[in-house]
Amino acid sequence: MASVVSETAFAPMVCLEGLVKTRSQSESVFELEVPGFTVQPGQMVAVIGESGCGKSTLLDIIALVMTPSAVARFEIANGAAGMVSDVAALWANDDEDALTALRRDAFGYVLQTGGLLPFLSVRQNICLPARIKGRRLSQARVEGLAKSLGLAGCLDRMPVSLSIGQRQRAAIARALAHQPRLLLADEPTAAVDKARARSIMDDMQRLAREESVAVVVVTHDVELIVDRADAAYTFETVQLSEQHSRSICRPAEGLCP
Ligand SMILES: Nc1ncnc2c1ncn2[C@@H]1O[C@H](COP(=O)(O)OP(=O)(O)OP(=O)(O)O)[C@@H](O)[C@H]1O
Repeated sequence: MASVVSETAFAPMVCLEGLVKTRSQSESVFELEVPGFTVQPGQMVAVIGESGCGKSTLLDIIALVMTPSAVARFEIANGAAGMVSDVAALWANDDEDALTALRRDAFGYVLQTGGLLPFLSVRQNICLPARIKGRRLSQARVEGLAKSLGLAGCLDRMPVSLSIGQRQRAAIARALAHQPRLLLADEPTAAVDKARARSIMDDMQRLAREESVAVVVVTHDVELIVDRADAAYTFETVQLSEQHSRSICRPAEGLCP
């Protein structure tokens, strides 16, 4: 079997080519096509589009929680600098151990609604991904992250006692705490007002830059990513029949430098 891990100088964090995902429910069929999608180290890449165009489907595939129906090339930088995993081969070989290790090590994930475990304090939530990796975070690391996300004083509270914005900030701290090189965020500011959304995005971007973490952020709010993202992708949807739609993901020209 060919090696599924290789060392490549200046490798992208994510490289996708020729991806197709078909999702069907009863009579209706949705097809996502991604001819090419690349995230370079340290870049912030926005994925924008209307509801139902396939943004979360794309993010879930990158997060290795959804299998592509077909893919010509799918590589993810796997945590160690310069090392790249051939995800297409891992899926083809059904190598669940390697996929689990990549999920644990390669990225942090922020959901629309935080997804904090309600029975753990904010501090315990932030420490969880590192614990799963068998590492202990220093208190200085946890307190530093909390401070830079405006959560000082919240660490020993339970998630239920935080505002929605504070929960999202805690989820960002949790996603970054184990020092992944890629942060995946699915509409991280969907549940807060515009001013809070901007402030959370600013803090997420600043922290990602300080920690040299690349970010893929899904949003339907173009205003939120203009002047922030280094690159953006959007979707063109074609209705092939009443029940069959195809959405093609391409670079969003003119939105980002
Ligand atoms: N479990 C499922 N089974 C079949 N089709 C699904 C399923 N979940 C979603 N879909 C379809 O896949 C398409 C893409 O959904 P997806 O959630 O990726 O869109 P989205 O752009 O993230 O939307 P939103 O902005 O509303 O979250 C939609 O047309 C949806 O109807």
